[in-house]
Amino acid sequence: DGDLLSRTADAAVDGRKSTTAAAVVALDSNPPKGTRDFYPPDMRLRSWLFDQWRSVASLYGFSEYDAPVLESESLYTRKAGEEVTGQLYNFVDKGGRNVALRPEMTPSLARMVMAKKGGLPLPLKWFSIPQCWRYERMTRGRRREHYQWNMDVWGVSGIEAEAELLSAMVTFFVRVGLTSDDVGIKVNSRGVIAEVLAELGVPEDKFASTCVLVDKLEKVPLDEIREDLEALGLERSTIERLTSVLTNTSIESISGVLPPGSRAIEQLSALLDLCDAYGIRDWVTFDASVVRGLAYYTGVVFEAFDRRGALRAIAGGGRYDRLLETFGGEPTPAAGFGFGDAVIVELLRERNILPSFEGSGFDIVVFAMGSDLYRAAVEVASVLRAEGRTVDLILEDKKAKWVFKHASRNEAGYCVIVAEAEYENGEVVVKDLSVGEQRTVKIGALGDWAKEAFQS
Ligand SMILES: CC(=O)Nc1cnc2ccccc2c1
Repeated sequence: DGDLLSRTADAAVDGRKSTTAAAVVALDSNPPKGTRDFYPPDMRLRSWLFDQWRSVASLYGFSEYDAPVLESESLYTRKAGEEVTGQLYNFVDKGGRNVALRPEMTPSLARMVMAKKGGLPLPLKWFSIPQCWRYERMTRGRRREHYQWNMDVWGVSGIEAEAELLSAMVTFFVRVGLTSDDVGIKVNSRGVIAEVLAELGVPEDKFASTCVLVDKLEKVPLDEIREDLEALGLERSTIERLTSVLTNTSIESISGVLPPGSRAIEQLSALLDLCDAYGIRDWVTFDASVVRGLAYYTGVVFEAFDRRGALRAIAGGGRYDRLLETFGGEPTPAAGFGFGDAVIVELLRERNILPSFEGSGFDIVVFAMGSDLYRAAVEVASVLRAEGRTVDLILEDKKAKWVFKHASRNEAGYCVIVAEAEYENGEVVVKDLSVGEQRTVKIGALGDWAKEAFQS
């Protein structure tokens, strides 16, 4: 009798006599390792964040799309030693298929573009907020899932696409109360590495792996990477040349160490000039050490970071002109970024500029003083809901004290009380919880009252 948890409780209580009743193990009420539950306050924060992302995306003319969280593993079997493919949340399904929970959204987007075989009018500006997964040995107790705002422009080969993406990202930061003192965006181009490798005769097929290794330089010292770079077949002189180029943090200085007329530098200069036009130049800074960790970036790359904290990466992106070809599709230029839901929330919390989401914030609490007036309370709640007001109708016979506490804890605006004396006069009591005043309103005038009370 009773559900598992109560049976468990009973079994525990009757412990002494439980030699016969199998001691049922209680259900583990935690979510799976590395994942999160979103209780209403958490969900209000998440919805607020997603609403900010969505409104910026639509401000910039981006359209929302989605794809299954489950994809064929073959979308992610890149052999460039990336962290994101090294920690694939993959398995074999009951049909024997090699599948994976998506670690990122861009390959699904590429698959969707390819499925339309050129039938999609380009350029396209699409966005999505997918939950993405990774399977990490819980050595570090890090999360195995996060939500990541994706913004992508397909079919534009010029840096106009990257400039638009950077501007959208900055617009989000400004919207949530951050300034260019809080956050910066480092910009570079993998074209710089491509030109250096070409100049030194390194075959193109080493490019992606070299970039992924160079990205690791952010975290581990060169001599740890040096072996891997040499294992890739890069000469010591090449590695020295690369590191000398990558430590540049100004366009002027890097121009001095690159062959004259570098296309990568030309593009970066044009991009920085467009950032000026967008009014975001003070957010953006050139940094030749930024290469990002995804194998498929081919050109401009960028990374938003918090200037004061541990310089954590908040978001990142870049140009990836060859992705569709690697899937067997037509060459199609593309650029985009991914923006995770974790670091930004930590940053806003640290800066104390996260809105509060404790209350449900419904407009009105309606309750009947005494159950014989419940039917009347239902009618009152219905009138108010018909006016579009969010109403929490108290479903049980509760004391006024409890209702007022419930209403203020949920940051409700008003309490409408159906009480016997007033009801006999065809009236209800309306209590304004923000100022603590109360008055009576004719039931027939409740609609007008609601219009006037919430006209803001
Ligand atoms: C800070 C954080 O939660 N990062 C995170 C969490 N889950 C992921 C899952 C897939 C790919 C990247 C991920 C990154």
